[in-house]
Amino acid sequence: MSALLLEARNIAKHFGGVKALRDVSLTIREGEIYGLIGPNGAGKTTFFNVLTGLYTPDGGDLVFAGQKLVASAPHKAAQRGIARTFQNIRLFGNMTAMENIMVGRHVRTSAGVIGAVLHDRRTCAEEAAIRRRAEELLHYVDIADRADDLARNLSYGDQRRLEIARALATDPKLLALDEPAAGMNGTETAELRVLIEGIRADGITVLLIEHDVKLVMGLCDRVAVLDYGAKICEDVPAVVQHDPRVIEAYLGGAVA
Ligand SMILES: Nc1ncnc2c1ncn2[C@@H]1O[C@H](COP(=O)(O)OP(=O)(O)OP(=O)(O)O)[C@@H](O)[C@H]1O
Repeated sequence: MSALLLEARNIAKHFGGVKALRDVSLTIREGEIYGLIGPNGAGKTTFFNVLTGLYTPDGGDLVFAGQKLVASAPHKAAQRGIARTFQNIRLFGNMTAMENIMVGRHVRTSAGVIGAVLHDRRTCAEEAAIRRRAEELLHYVDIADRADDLARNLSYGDQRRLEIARALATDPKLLALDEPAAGMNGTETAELRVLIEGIRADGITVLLIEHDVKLVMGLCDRVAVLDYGAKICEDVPAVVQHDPRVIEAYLGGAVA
């Protein structure tokens, strides 16, 4: 069995009286595609926000690659190797596809503001390397022909792919995708599945929040189900989709 990459222990998060996460514990192993599902408001995005340092948990610990994660430090989460996409796409609409990826890459560069202003030799070499890596990533997510187009002019599916490329530019160990198939048609979803499988094949662990249950069940090695902030089930898809608690949570049995 592969090594543990992420261990969440009793993560709690409250918003006033709303218990968005109730002592959620889960483990993700290196190389897994791990799904996080649950009805609307179950706490999935809150878990992502805690994991990526946007929210400070009210209780619990996160251990990533053997070290505790510091709460409320998004840049540190990125430096440690956690990258994410957002449910509502967050690209720089007035920047090109290429520029959006280059911005993502800067988390891994050393030349600071002074280097950028002076434009010294080291900074120029670093910029060239960033551009080359951005080109590679545009090819990787199959939107190289849109490199110079403004992000806002890309199709919805291509914007989602661009967001994934930007996240990959940070060289993550864990890629957390928040509803990547939302708004995609059947063809785009099928292509997305191939892309995610390729990302895993290249050694990156994937955590996936997704409402497209068919995609989750077909793609994920293991799935955790949240309901009202609590984890009610965690297992392989074949078991999860027949678990009575999960069917009950989704009222009507839409999971199967
Ligand atoms: N910043 C916030 N302030 C107050 N309440 C919040 C905040 N973020 C989330 N919540 C509440 O926490 C609960 C969990 O929300 P969350 O967005 O994590 O659920 P979700 O499972 O991602 O839902 P969806 O599938 O609809 O995106 C909800 O009751 C939500 O209203």
